[in-house]
Amino acid sequence: MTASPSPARSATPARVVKVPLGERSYDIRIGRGVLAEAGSAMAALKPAACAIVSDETVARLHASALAASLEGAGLRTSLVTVPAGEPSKSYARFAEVCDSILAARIERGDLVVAFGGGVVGDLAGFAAAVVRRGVRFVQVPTTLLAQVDSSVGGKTGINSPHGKNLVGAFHQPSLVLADTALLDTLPAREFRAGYAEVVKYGLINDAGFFDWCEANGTRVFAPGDERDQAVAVSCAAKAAIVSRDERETGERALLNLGHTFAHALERACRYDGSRLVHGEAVAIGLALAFRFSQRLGLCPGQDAVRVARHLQAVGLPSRLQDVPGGAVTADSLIDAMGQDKKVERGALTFILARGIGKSFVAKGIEAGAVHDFLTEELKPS
Ligand SMILES: O=C(O)C(=O)C[C@@H](O)[C@H](O)[C@H](O)COP(=O)(O)O
Repeated sequence: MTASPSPARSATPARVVKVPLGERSYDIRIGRGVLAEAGSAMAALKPAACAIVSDETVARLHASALAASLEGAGLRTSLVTVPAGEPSKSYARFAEVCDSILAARIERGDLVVAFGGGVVGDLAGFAAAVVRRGVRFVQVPTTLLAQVDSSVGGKTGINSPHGKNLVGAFHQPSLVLADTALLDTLPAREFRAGYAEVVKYGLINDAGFFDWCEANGTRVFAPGDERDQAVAVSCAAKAAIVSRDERETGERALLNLGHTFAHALERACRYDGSRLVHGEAVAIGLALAFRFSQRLGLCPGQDAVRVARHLQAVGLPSRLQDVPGGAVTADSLIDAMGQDKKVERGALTFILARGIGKSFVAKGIEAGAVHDFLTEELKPS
């Protein structure tokens, strides 16, 4: 990440996506320069103080701008940072963050501000969910992945040696501020990884949006209206599903398309971001979900090919062989899938597809069928 341009120089009016959840409803404000609104937007929530939780990279580049905005609005601020990367979603970092929030005397009426990517959002959100049995929090996502997915919907948590996101809580933010100017300085690999989650929304239930991604995908990679539109459409798609099924008793599981494979891959890679970051694992998971659906006779082969082709076109991985460093085996993936949160009475649940935009929740999938599929996929091509 390099030093950021001044978001205010090219500020655009914010697009606002609402997440209607009764008394837990909130707005997602999306646009270039919305970080400058942080002070007034958070002051409107009437806290006295804000505990900013960030990672070392984001804090170095942007924490002073955020703190200045908050302090300019009369809010007391404190800052705790964790190392960038998935290993920070650990019990040890979680304890450190909770204690820093307490040391800053953050009260229930105050705010925890998650300022970073998905790791920071999940970690800070979980700390906010449990410190003093629940403090309000605001998401200020700084990566594409966090802006289109993890900052919205209230899933918070950390990883366990048993698997990804296995310890956590549902805790909705009170506000999401997605400043798309912050994406200008995101490393290309991180941006690409987040794009997998954008594509996911088209694949779940919006074939027209997948067509749009095929036509405009490369433009999303540069600052401009297509990028902001992609963030807004993604947030609206997620908000619609979350508002109908906040706690994933049914339809929300669709948002997990590709994730049973992805989480197993991340565990097999020991959360080593030099090999695989979450969005890359999701890209492989999306392609696998479509090829597995094809194998089961559910999905036309040309749709599975289209999915993989679009992911490859933007430089994302789409096959198990794309994971560097080897050591991924069908056995290790099946073992990890046994801890998936969608498992019911020991049986696997997958999100499968009858075609692009036609995903559905499939329960009771035989582990043997998945093992055979993975073994086939792992054969050198
Ligand atoms: O918000 C959801 O629901 C999702 O499943 C979105 C996922 O993209 C996201 O990665 C989520 O954190 C995964 O949730 P998990 O329950 O599988 O840990």
